[in-house]
Amino acid sequence: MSLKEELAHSLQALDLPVTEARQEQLLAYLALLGKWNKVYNLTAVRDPEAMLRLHLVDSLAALPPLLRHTQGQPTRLMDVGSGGGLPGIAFAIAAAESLEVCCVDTVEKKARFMAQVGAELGLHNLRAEHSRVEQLQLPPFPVITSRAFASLLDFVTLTRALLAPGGVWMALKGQHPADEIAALPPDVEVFHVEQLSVPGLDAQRCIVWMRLKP
Ligand SMILES: C[S@@+](CC[C@H](N)C(=O)[O-])C[C@H]1O[C@@H](n2cnc3c(N)ncnc32)[C@H](O)[C@@H]1O
Repeated sequence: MSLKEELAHSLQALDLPVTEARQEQLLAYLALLGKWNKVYNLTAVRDPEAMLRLHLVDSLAALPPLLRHTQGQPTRLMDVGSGGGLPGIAFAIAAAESLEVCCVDTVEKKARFMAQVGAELGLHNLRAEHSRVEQLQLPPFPVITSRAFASLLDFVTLTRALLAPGGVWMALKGQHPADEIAALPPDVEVFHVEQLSVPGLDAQRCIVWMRLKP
Protein backbone atom coordinates (compact mmCIF):
# COMPACT_ATOMS: atom_id res chain seq x y z
CA MET A 1 0.00 0.00 0.00
CA SER A 2 1.32 3.49 -0.79
CA LEU A 3 1.67 6.08 1.98
CA LYS A 4 -1.23 7.94 0.41
CA GLU A 5 -3.47 4.87 0.52
CA GLU A 6 -2.41 4.02 4.04
CA LEU A 7 -3.19 7.54 5.23
CA ALA A 8 -6.60 7.48 3.55
CA HIS A 9 -7.41 4.11 5.15
CA SER A 10 -6.29 5.30 8.56
CA LEU A 11 -8.38 8.47 8.36
CA GLN A 12 -11.37 6.38 7.37
CA ALA A 13 -10.77 4.02 10.31
CA LEU A 14 -10.58 7.06 12.62
CA ASP A 15 -13.80 8.39 11.11
CA LEU A 16 -11.94 11.65 10.51
CA PRO A 17 -12.99 13.40 7.32
CA VAL A 18 -10.00 15.19 5.75
CA THR A 19 -10.12 16.62 2.24
CA GLU A 20 -7.86 15.27 -0.49
CA ALA A 21 -5.92 18.56 -0.47
CA ARG A 22 -5.32 18.34 3.28
CA GLN A 23 -4.23 14.71 2.95
CA GLU A 24 -1.65 15.88 0.41
CA GLN A 25 -0.48 18.47 2.94
CA LEU A 26 -0.18 15.81 5.65
CA LEU A 27 2.00 13.75 3.31
CA ALA A 28 4.02 16.83 2.37
CA TYR A 29 4.58 17.49 6.08
CA LEU A 30 5.73 13.89 6.52
CA ALA A 31 8.14 14.31 3.61
CA LEU A 32 9.58 17.48 5.19
CA LEU A 33 9.94 15.68 8.50
CA GLY A 34 11.83 12.89 6.75
CA LYS A 35 14.01 15.31 4.79
CA TRP A 36 15.00 17.55 7.69
CA ASN A 37 15.25 14.73 10.19
CA LYS A 38 18.61 13.87 8.69
CA VAL A 39 19.89 17.35 9.47
CA TYR A 40 17.96 18.31 12.59
CA ASN A 41 17.47 14.92 14.25
CA LEU A 42 13.79 15.62 14.85
CA THR A 43 12.72 12.03 15.57
CA ALA A 44 14.33 8.63 16.06
CA VAL A 45 11.81 7.09 13.65
CA ARG A 46 13.25 7.25 10.13
CA ASP A 47 11.32 4.89 7.89
CA PRO A 48 8.50 6.85 6.10
CA GLU A 49 5.92 4.11 6.64
CA ALA A 50 6.77 3.91 10.34
CA MET A 51 6.69 7.72 10.59
CA LEU A 52 3.21 7.70 9.10
CA ARG A 53 1.92 5.15 11.59
CA LEU A 54 3.89 5.97 14.73
CA HIS A 55 3.78 9.75 14.43
CA LEU A 56 1.17 11.07 12.04
CA VAL A 57 -1.68 8.58 12.49
CA ASP A 58 -0.84 8.18 16.17
CA SER A 59 -1.29 11.95 16.61
CA LEU A 60 -4.36 12.19 14.38
CA ALA A 61 -6.10 9.52 16.48
CA ALA A 62 -6.51 12.21 19.16
CA LEU A 63 -8.17 14.69 16.81
CA PRO A 64 -11.73 13.29 16.71
CA PRO A 65 -11.94 13.43 20.54
CA LEU A 66 -10.60 17.00 20.44
CA LEU A 67 -13.16 18.04 17.83
CA ARG A 68 -15.91 16.43 19.89
CA HIS A 69 -14.71 18.48 22.85
CA THR A 70 -14.64 21.76 20.91
CA GLN A 71 -17.79 20.80 19.00
CA GLY A 72 -16.00 22.01 15.90
CA GLN A 73 -16.04 25.61 17.19
CA PRO A 74 -13.01 27.80 16.34
CA THR A 75 -10.43 27.18 19.06
CA ARG A 76 -6.90 28.33 19.90
CA LEU A 77 -4.68 25.47 20.92
CA MET A 78 -1.14 25.37 22.27
CA ASP A 79 0.96 22.23 21.73
CA VAL A 80 3.85 22.08 24.17
CA GLY A 81 7.14 20.38 23.41
CA SER A 82 6.04 19.77 19.83
CA GLY A 83 9.47 18.68 18.61
CA GLY A 84 8.99 18.07 14.91
CA GLY A 85 5.38 19.30 15.20
CA LEU A 86 3.43 16.48 16.80
CA PRO A 87 0.56 16.54 17.34
CA GLY A 88 0.31 20.32 16.67
CA ILE A 89 1.10 20.44 12.97
CA ALA A 90 -0.95 17.32 12.23
CA PHE A 91 -3.92 18.98 13.98
CA ALA A 92 -3.32 22.33 12.24
CA ILE A 93 -3.47 20.66 8.83
CA ALA A 94 -6.31 18.22 9.41
CA ALA A 95 -8.55 20.70 11.26
CA ALA A 96 -7.45 23.90 9.54
CA GLU A 97 -11.01 25.27 9.48
CA SER A 98 -11.42 25.28 13.24
CA LEU A 99 -8.01 25.28 14.96
CA GLU A 100 -5.42 28.02 15.49
CA VAL A 101 -2.34 26.14 16.64
CA CYS A 102 0.69 27.44 18.49
CA CYS A 103 3.53 24.89 18.67
CA VAL A 104 6.18 25.54 21.31
CA ASP A 105 9.60 24.00 21.66
CA THR A 106 12.64 25.04 23.60
CA VAL A 107 15.05 23.79 20.93
CA GLU A 108 15.59 26.47 18.31
CA LYS A 109 16.15 24.18 15.32
CA LYS A 110 12.86 22.40 16.08
CA ALA A 111 10.91 25.66 16.29
CA ARG A 112 12.61 26.80 13.09
CA PHE A 113 11.64 23.56 11.36
CA MET A 114 7.99 23.98 12.41
CA ALA A 115 7.92 27.58 11.19
CA GLN A 116 9.40 26.40 7.90
CA VAL A 117 6.68 23.75 7.52
CA GLY A 118 4.05 26.43 8.11
CA ALA A 119 5.60 28.69 5.47
CA GLU A 120 6.14 25.95 2.87
CA LEU A 121 2.67 24.48 3.24
CA GLY A 122 0.90 27.83 3.65
CA LEU A 123 -0.51 26.97 7.07
CA HIS A 124 -1.87 30.35 8.18
CA ASN A 125 -3.32 28.82 11.34
CA LEU A 126 0.08 27.60 12.59
CA ARG A 127 2.53 29.54 14.71
CA ALA A 128 5.82 28.20 16.04
CA GLU A 129 7.43 29.57 19.19
CA HIS A 130 11.00 29.01 20.27
CA SER A 131 10.80 29.21 24.05
CA ARG A 132 10.68 27.25 27.25
CA VAL A 133 6.93 27.10 27.72
CA GLU A 134 7.15 28.36 31.30
CA GLN A 135 8.72 31.58 30.00
CA LEU A 136 6.19 32.15 27.25
CA GLN A 137 3.95 35.18 27.55
CA LEU A 138 0.88 34.82 25.37
CA PRO A 139 -2.86 35.21 25.87
CA PRO A 140 -4.13 32.00 27.53
CA PHE A 141 -5.37 29.03 25.49
CA PRO A 142 -8.63 27.09 25.85
CA VAL A 143 -6.81 23.86 24.96
CA ILE A 144 -3.23 22.84 25.76
CA THR A 145 -1.90 19.57 24.36
CA SER A 146 1.27 17.56 24.72
CA ARG A 147 2.65 14.26 23.47
CA ALA A 148 5.76 12.62 24.90
CA PHE A 149 6.58 15.90 26.64
CA ALA A 150 6.76 15.39 30.40
CA SER A 151 4.98 13.89 33.39
CA LEU A 152 1.41 15.11 33.90
CA LEU A 153 2.62 17.03 36.94
CA ASP A 154 5.29 18.89 34.97
CA PHE A 155 2.92 19.42 32.06
CA VAL A 156 0.28 21.18 34.16
CA THR A 157 2.79 22.98 36.38
CA LEU A 158 4.74 24.46 33.46
CA THR A 159 1.66 25.53 31.52
CA ARG A 160 -0.98 26.51 34.05
CA ALA A 161 -0.36 30.25 33.57
CA LEU A 162 -1.23 29.74 29.90
CA LEU A 163 -4.53 27.90 30.46
CA ALA A 164 -7.61 30.03 29.81
CA PRO A 165 -10.42 30.07 32.39
CA GLY A 166 -12.50 26.95 31.74
CA GLY A 167 -9.72 25.55 29.53
CA VAL A 168 -8.53 21.96 29.33
CA TRP A 169 -5.27 20.08 29.20
CA MET A 170 -5.11 17.15 26.83
CA ALA A 171 -2.15 14.82 27.40
CA LEU A 172 -1.54 12.13 24.80
CA LYS A 173 -0.23 9.13 26.67
CA GLY A 174 0.45 5.43 26.20
CA GLN A 175 -0.81 3.23 29.03
CA HIS A 176 -3.19 4.70 31.60
CA PRO A 177 -0.70 6.69 33.73
CA ALA A 178 -2.14 5.96 37.17
CA ASP A 179 1.03 7.01 39.06
CA GLU A 180 1.26 10.32 37.21
CA ILE A 181 -2.41 11.02 37.88
CA ALA A 182 -1.90 10.31 41.58
CA ALA A 183 0.92 12.89 41.67
CA LEU A 184 -1.19 15.75 40.28
CA PRO A 185 -1.82 18.80 42.49
CA PRO A 186 -5.15 18.80 44.37
CA ASP A 187 -6.60 21.64 42.31
CA VAL A 188 -6.20 19.72 39.03
CA GLU A 189 -9.01 17.37 38.12
CA VAL A 190 -8.73 14.49 35.67
CA PHE A 191 -12.23 14.47 34.20
CA HIS A 192 -11.72 11.73 31.62
CA VAL A 193 -9.13 9.17 30.62
CA GLU A 194 -10.15 8.37 27.07
CA GLN A 195 -8.84 5.19 25.48
CA LEU A 196 -7.76 5.54 21.86
CA SER A 197 -7.30 2.96 19.20
CA VAL A 198 -4.75 3.81 16.53
CA PRO A 199 -5.24 2.11 13.16
CA GLY A 200 -2.34 -0.20 12.33
CA LEU A 201 -0.86 0.10 15.81
CA ASP A 202 -1.21 -2.60 18.43
CA ALA A 203 -0.37 -0.44 21.44
CA GLN A 204 -2.19 1.21 24.29
CA ARG A 205 -2.97 4.88 23.86
CA CYS A 206 -5.10 7.27 25.87
CA ILE A 207 -5.87 10.94 26.33
CA VAL A 208 -5.76 12.29 29.87
CA TRP A 209 -8.19 15.21 29.99
CA MET A 210 -7.60 17.63 32.85
CA ARG A 211 -8.86 20.97 34.08
CA LEU A 212 -8.57 23.19 37.12
CA LYS A 213 -11.18 22.53 39.75
CA PRO A 214 -13.66 25.42 40.02
C1 LIG B 1 10.26 13.70 23.36
S1 LIG B 1 10.03 15.21 22.53
C2 LIG B 1 8.39 15.00 21.93
C3 LIG B 1 8.16 15.72 20.63
C4 LIG B 1 6.77 15.57 20.04
N1 LIG B 1 5.75 16.11 20.92
C5 LIG B 1 6.46 14.16 19.64
O1 LIG B 1 5.48 13.62 20.14
O2 LIG B 1 7.16 13.61 18.79
C6 LIG B 1 9.85 16.43 23.82
C7 LIG B 1 10.08 17.85 23.35
O3 LIG B 1 9.81 18.75 24.42
C8 LIG B 1 10.70 19.84 24.29
N2 LIG B 1 10.77 20.51 25.60
C9 LIG B 1 11.28 20.03 26.76
N3 LIG B 1 11.12 20.92 27.77
C10 LIG B 1 10.48 22.00 27.25
C11 LIG B 1 10.00 23.23 27.79
N4 LIG B 1 10.17 23.54 29.08
N5 LIG B 1 9.36 24.10 26.97
C12 LIG B 1 9.18 23.79 25.66
N6 LIG B 1 9.60 22.63 25.09
C13 LIG B 1 10.25 21.74 25.87
C14 LIG B 1 12.00 19.20 23.83
O4 LIG B 1 12.86 20.10 23.20
C15 LIG B 1 11.49 18.11 22.87
O5 LIG B 1 11.46 18.56 21.55
